[in-house]
Amino acid sequence: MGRTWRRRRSRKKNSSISTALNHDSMIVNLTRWMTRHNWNNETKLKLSHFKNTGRGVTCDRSLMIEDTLIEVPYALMITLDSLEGVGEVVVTPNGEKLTIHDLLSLFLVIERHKGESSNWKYYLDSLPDCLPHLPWLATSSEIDLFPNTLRETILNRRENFELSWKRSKESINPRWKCECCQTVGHRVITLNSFIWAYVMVNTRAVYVDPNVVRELSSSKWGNILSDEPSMALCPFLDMFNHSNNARTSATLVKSDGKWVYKLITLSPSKRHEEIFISYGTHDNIKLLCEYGFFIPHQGLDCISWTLSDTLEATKMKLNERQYKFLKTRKLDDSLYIDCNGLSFNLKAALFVILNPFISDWCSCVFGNFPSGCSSQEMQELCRKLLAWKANKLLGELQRMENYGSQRSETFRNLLNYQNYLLVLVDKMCDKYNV
Ligand SMILES: C[S@@+](CC[C@H](N)C(=O)[O-])C[C@H]1O[C@@H](n2cnc3c(N)ncnc32)[C@H](O)[C@@H]1O
Repeated sequence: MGRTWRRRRSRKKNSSISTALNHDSMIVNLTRWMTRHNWNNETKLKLSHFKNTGRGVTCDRSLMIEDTLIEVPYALMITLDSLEGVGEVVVTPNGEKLTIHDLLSLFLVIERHKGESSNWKYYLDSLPDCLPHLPWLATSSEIDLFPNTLRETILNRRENFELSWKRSKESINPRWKCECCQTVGHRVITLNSFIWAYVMVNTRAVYVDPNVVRELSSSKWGNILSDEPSMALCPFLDMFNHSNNARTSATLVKSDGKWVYKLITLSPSKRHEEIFISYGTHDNIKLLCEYGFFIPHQGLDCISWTLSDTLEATKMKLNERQYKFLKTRKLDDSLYIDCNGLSFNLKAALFVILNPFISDWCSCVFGNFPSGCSSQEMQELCRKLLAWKANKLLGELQRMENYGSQRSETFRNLLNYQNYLLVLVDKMCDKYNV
């Protein structure tokens, strides 16, 4: 498995190839419902299916900086104020409060259960049934095969979900029954329905100013809510896919006396091309763990090492004074190479490793690295670091590839990510001529 092969596998396809979804009945129903509730699609946004990114938003005209992208009436958003129905379902006898994420998830489960009789039916119908490929949704035996560096983040994410599920399950009022079908709460709010709802909130909710929400909210949630009501679901607006290059500004504002959630473009886009927003400046690990996808070569990735990796890879040793110097100045952390080159800490650590007898590392490291800091020696250590990383990634990849045929889509997505990391290390080897 050589570099050329890996490059071929990672080659980008044309992202602008799309299929319009104008006649999809679900989209037609969603936009009609929103229009009935005073949504004015002034920008004439449309949904399409894009080859690379899946369902997303486009427009028949080019958009300029400071154009309004979308304005969704507050009344169409699911905020703290919409959760009144959940109040009947939830009791917190042991005093444990719920987060806004828990409450929005419970809301989605209950409304989805109501089906045709839900006021939010057309919005719920627009949500995907299939979950994104979030690594924490993989099976335990798959997670055991994930690289150590990812596993910790993934297990942490999974634990957050499990705590949310525990809090929510324990809060279900044992006397509550669905008014349409008399099903008891524990049969409506099942683990699977909650996973779906929790993931929808996690991947689609937007930030809203909690002060405005509290001001507009007629519900009394003070005794139940454990955090700020700063998450909300926003129909249609949650159809925008992410790009790190997109710039938008989003605010809850009053327009003609009515509150709306308004998105303004700060980066232009061409007609018929997919319009992106930015979910934040996220590297691929964050995108993968929070949203279930990654974007190859977006420029925010880095290849990192711990201090003990660095010593193992370079076959170097530290004396006590070197070790203490790096530790006390926190130069043993954030050792990485990214598209801008070596991190400050990696440069400093390598310098200290290469120069055990210098009496004052401080003035070298925090001043200008002196000419005594041989770039050739540094380069040689970088070469060893990258070679060690490539080997390690390859080992992890092979371990994953040996996993049986029953691989989940999520697992396959992670395999692709691992392949991509190898391509990235190859590129860095080329860049640093190692
Ligand atoms: C807010 S939704 C965006 C709309 C979504 N594509 C849909 O069909 O409903 C976020 C989800 O869209 C997908 N997504 C967003 N940006 C993406 C991108 N640049 N590439 C691939 N998938 C993306 C991920 O599954 C993510 O969890």
